[in-house]
Amino acid sequence: MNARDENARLVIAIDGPSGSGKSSVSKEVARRFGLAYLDTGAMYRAVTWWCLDSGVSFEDHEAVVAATETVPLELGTDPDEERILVNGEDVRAAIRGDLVTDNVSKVSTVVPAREVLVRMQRDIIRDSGERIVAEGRDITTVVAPDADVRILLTASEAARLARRGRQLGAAASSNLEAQVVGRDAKDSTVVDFTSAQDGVHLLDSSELSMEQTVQGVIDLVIRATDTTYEGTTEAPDETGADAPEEARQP
Ligand SMILES: Nc1ncnc2c1ncn2[C@@H]1O[C@H](COP(=O)(O)OP(=O)(O)O)[C@@H](O)[C@H]1O
Ligand SMILES: Nc1ccn([C@H]2C[C@H](O)[C@@H](COP(=O)(O)OP(=O)(O)O)O2)c(=O)n1
Repeated sequence: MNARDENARLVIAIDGPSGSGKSSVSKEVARRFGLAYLDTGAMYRAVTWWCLDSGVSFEDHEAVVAATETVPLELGTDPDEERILVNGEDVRAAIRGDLVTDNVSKVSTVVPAREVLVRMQRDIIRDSGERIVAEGRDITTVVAPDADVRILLTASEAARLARRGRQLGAAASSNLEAQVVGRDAKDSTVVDFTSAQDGVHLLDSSELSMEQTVQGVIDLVIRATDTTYEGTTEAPDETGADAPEEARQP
């Protein structure tokens, strides 16, 4: 994969609901273009883990905001090596566990906490030399509305539930629907990731394979910029490579 110039700015913003494929597709697109990768959902999850671990009550919004401002978070942006530490502890598995998933909307719906994370996310984009794929719920609209390419990645509810079920396998919760559909409903009260705003490309992956979806994003990038593509189209692992390892619950 080649961009027109290795140092040229290329910010790709991808939003979408839970299970639409944002993380896996964004990571693969980042690899192919040689870009950094920012998982903003991991930041909301890490703050939620930190609140649980340090006994912050989610009802106390001031305390949630203070925890967000001071969270000792180290987040990597290498698409080939996920690195998420809170207070020196590797929380990659724990932040995907049920406890965090069931509570994360209690952080993501606190608007001043969002503002803190949005500032951090903009700093990470700037520090990448503006060569990054950033994904979440408000990247196309709030965090990086000036991105070179903005995409809303969707999939039908049935497809998203089936994917999440396959991804989690035996670890899938009995309330998977609440974790996917119910969480999106809560998150939608503060950010709109269900309709594509002006200038945002809609990509529906319901009937697409992972590889076709990755290719769909690459095509949009090529069309929107003068980036060229000379890379291999190695099919990414679709067998749940992102499945969590054993987690320490906070
Ligand atoms: N187009 C697709 N077709 C089939 N499976 C997909 C597709 N996109 C993603 N997946 C799978 O669905 C699961 C959820 O994707 P993920 O990237 O975690 O979604 P999100 O980050 O939007 O919640 C993963 O196991 C991923 O491999
Ligand atoms: N930019 C973002 C990213 C995530 N969030 C919230 C919404 C989600 O419930 C949580 C976790 O996001 P994450 O992308 O990890 O969730 P899914 O993988 O889609 O299940 O964070 C947000 O409000 N804004």
